[in-house]
Amino acid sequence: MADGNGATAAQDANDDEIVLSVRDVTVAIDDKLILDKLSLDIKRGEILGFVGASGAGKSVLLRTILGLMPKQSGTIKLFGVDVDKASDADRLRIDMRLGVLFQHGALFSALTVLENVQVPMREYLDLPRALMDELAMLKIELVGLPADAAQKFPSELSGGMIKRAALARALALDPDIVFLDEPTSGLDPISAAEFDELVVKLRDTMDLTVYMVTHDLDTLFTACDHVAVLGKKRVLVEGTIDDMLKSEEPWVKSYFRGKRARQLDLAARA
Ligand SMILES: Nc1ncnc2c1ncn2[C@@H]1O[C@H](COP(=O)(O)OP(=O)(O)OP(=O)(O)O)[C@@H](O)[C@H]1O
Repeated sequence: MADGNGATAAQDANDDEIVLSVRDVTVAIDDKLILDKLSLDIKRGEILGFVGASGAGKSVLLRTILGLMPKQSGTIKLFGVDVDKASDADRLRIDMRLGVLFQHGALFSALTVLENVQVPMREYLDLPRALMDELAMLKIELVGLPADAAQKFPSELSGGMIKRAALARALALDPDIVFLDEPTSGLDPISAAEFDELVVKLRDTMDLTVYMVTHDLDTLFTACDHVAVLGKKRVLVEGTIDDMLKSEEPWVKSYFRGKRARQLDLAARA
């Protein structure tokens, strides 16, 4: 039934869907404990900013969620499916619903942008060449790259264009969730702000869920609806930016209420 805003109960239920659930996950590398019973949820349509001191374990958690690193204990569910219990067919279906932009873009230097965007299509789908070309061009356009970027190699692109091309590749299979590892690092502030705007636009138009590891305060203030802070081997604090600004936790306080953060907060509220 529709409510006063025209939303249906089914849509409301969908909005509350937990796309990713991490429960009590413990990861150790060579007997060194990196994550200790860490828990985290991300809801459909959310843009989660995941922050924490350098070396805190953000990349380790990301790699563990993606199944690229083993965990000692705990549960990871993607789209409600426990990845440890998923059949090979389920795992494949899950993998096709994930897009990943690794730190530094990580495009294949010997492939053009078009060919890079087609890598996941070749891996997971069996499509005729002409259709793949058409689909890849749509993704290239979607991320705001000019059509002639398609035939260029990564070495011929600016930093901002490389990030967009890597995002186009992450979106190649129309994923439900994208994982972005420090997507704006190395970009000038204007390119970084444009990239943040693009991520918000894609979330709004594609019903995308975004898990973003970032150190970028601008991104946290302008693009993220939810922030989780990694510290002491687990999620120390999570909530909205306003919650971060109110937190008395020392690391969170100095990060979100330092001089630069105060300037951004004032600008965001102006
Ligand atoms: N392959 C590995 N072998 C040994 N130790 C590792 C490995 N990968 C990560 N670590 C260790 O795990 C800890 C967490 O590293 P991680 O890269 O996840 O931190 P991070 O929070 O992503 O840092 P940054 O913000 O600097 O990228 C660090 O102490 C790191 O040295």
